[in-house]
Amino acid sequence: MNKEHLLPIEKSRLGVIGGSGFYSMDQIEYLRELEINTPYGKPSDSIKVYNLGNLEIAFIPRHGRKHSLNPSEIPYKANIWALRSIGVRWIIAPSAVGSLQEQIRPLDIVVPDQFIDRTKNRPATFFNEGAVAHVTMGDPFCTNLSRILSEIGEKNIPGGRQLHRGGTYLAMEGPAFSTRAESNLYRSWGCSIIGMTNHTEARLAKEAEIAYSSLSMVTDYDCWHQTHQEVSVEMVLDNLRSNTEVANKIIFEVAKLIEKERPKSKSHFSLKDGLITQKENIPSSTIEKLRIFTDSY
Ligand SMILES: CSC[C@H]1O[C@H](OP(=O)(O)O)[C@H](O)[C@@H]1O
Ligand SMILES: Nc1ncnc2[nH]cnc12
Repeated sequence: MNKEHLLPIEKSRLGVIGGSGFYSMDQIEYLRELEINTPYGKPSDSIKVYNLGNLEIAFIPRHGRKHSLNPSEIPYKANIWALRSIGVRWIIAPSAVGSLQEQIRPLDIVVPDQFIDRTKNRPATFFNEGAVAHVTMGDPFCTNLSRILSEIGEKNIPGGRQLHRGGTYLAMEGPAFSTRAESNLYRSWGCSIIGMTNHTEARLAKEAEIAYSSLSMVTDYDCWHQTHQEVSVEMVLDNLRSNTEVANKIIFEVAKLIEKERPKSKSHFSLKDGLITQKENIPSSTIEKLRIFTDSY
């Protein structure tokens, strides 16, 4: 096995997991494409590696490049494992979301700081089969990376649109959108936005010691709003099209800052206090799968 997972932060890569409407990053210098097999099967697609100064960016479209995987079918564990295996220690996840609050308008951007999980059919953890870990989830997103994303986002968002720092992302299973009763329930819980993918990624990224943050692009008011049309795929894609350029610009600017500052965060050490099973008690077949996360302990 190559040792890229052991690269120090100073040499690590930035990962981008592209969501709906975000299938490549071909505006920057393309280097190569990697087909990675993982202990959890094949990732959603090959990983494209791009170059930006002294930082490599590893991009994967979570639904596949032809958007053929629904949110429940995405191989989340394979995607996170594959990124970590090539030395990714930060992930930015541009994602489409519906708004659950009047003041969060379509075309706004949210950098959420919390989740409520209503998914039903998702991989919960890498840590089973004889290896137990409990990582902290009080701050499910990386606070450091999210701050950088917010600061740069605020400078780059076009006039008339707003970037919201913080907010609770309601993670639903899908693929059908919510009923009106569900949408109103989530509003009564104080949730800010709704989507189908980020929570599963954030939880696994924490276990993989990757700093994960979401660039949530608001595309609709879901179905609760009295005067706005109910969400539809067409509405989501139309609004995303007019926002992809902004998302790209923000990601490039953040990447330039990561290249310079290589920000470290708590997420990079989440297993230090989380791993409970002693290494000598973990079956060797499990050790093999988890070695890219646990080698440094
Ligand atoms: C195309 S509408 C529903 C779809 O959009 C969001 O995708 P992603 O999070 O990958 O940007 C949402 O989570 C659903 O998967
Ligand atoms: N209203 C909504 N519900 C769930 N996921 C979404 N993605 C974009 N809009 C959404």
